[in-house]
Parts: sequence; C-alpha cells; structure tokens
Amino acid sequence: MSALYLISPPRIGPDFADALAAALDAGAVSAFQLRLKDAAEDDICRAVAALMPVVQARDVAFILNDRADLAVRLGCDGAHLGQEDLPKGGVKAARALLRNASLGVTCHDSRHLAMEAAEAGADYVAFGAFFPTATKDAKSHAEIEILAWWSSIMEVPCVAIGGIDAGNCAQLVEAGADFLAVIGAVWHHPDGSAAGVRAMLAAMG
Ligand SMILES: Cc1ncc(COP(=O)(O)OP(=O)(O)O)c(N)n1
Ligand SMILES: Cc1ncsc1CCOP(=O)(O)O
Ligand SMILES: [Mg+2]
Repeated sequence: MSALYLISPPRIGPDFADALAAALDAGAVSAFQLRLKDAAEDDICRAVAALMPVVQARDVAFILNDRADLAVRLGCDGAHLGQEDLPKGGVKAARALLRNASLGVTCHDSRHLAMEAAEAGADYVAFGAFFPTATKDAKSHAEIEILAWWSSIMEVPCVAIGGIDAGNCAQLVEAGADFLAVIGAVWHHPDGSAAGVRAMLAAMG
C-alpha cells in the first residue's frame, strides 16, 4: 500500500490556494511539498504563509523543497533536499538543523546514497525518475527493482518520483514504494486537480 505525496507546480498563481484545497479535499494525500523553482526567498515565504494553513488544517504534512534553513525558520513540517541542497556536513548536518522536522533526501538511482542518507537520519529516501517527465530535465533514471530491494532490507520509507500517473503507478505500488510523489498527474489532469488526486488514489488501490 502506497500513500500519495503531492508536490506543487514549479510556479504558482494567485488562485493556487483554492486549487490546492480542492486537491487535498478530493482524497487522502499524506504530504504536500512546496517546490517553487527560481522563486525569490520573499516569494517563498509569502507562499508558505498562505499555503501552510490550508495544508495543515487538513492534517497533511507541509514539506518545503530545497531549503532546510527556511523550513525551520517558517515552522514547516519538514524539508526535501536534493544532493545539491544539503548543507556542508551533508545529511547529518541537515538532520541536526531540522531537529524534529522531517527530512527527505533525493537519492536518484543510487543504493549507496540511500543507505548513507538513512544512516545519517533521513526520514525518507526518494528514488527516480522512474518514467519520462515533462516537469523536469531529470538527470537520473531509476529502475523499479530498487524499490523492492530497498523495502526488503530497510525500515526507512521510500518515495518514488518522476513521470508517475494513474496509468503506470500500480507497478511502483507493487514493488513497495511507501509514497508516490506526483506533480503533472495532478496539476495537469484534464479534469482538474481534484480529479487528478481521485484518479491517482483509485489506481493506487
Ligand atoms: C519527494 C521528492 N523526491 C525528489 C525530489 C527531487 O529533489 P531534487 O533532486 O533536489 O530536485 P528539485 O526538486 O530541487 O528540482 C523532490 N523534490 N521531491
Ligand atoms: C522533481 C522531480 N525529480 C525527479 S523527477 C521530478 C519531477 C516530477 O514531476 P512529475 O510528477 O510531473 O513527473
Ligand atoms: Mg532540490
């Protein structure tokens, strides 16, 4: 059984809080990540102030992408960090900075990075991209077997990301992904974000 991890589009407009509320009200979303690429710090802070209450009122974890320092300062539930977003001192330093807040770490298709992250205190490791994606120029491709391997030996949850939609997610669920992280499948669903969440949850079983 996998849970749904919803990530924001890379840029959001003034109506985004309403679209997000509709998406979260459509079904069980476990975590929401604010992932604004190329945004100024002030804009990220304003977005967190507007969106975190919407998310936390629905008992969904609010995770900030890329910025452990801001996640702590703004009281987010956690941060998601790529290998290039880690502070000096790596995952261990990020763990210390975040104190009780959650820490997720991108591990691409690397078993070694994932073991290292888990041992240094990550709350989850993320593998991907599993499928072609138009959202990002993903530099790594992960094979589905990595999910089965990880689940069979580790307690730390794993997240699958990259090109996941209602049509291809069953194999990731089957392989043992704890969370499926999606952007396009929800925000670009032809019938809207609520329909996107419903379609994902129905396909995840
Ligand atoms: C849940 C989750 N997994 C992976 C990523 C990718 O993070 P990163 O490698 O730092 O790339 P950017 O998202 O910063 O472009 C993620 N954001 N969330
Ligand atoms: C952030 C990220 N990291 C690897 S693939 C990806 C994009 C995921 O977006 P989508 O679900 O639209 O493929
Ligand atoms: Mg990053």
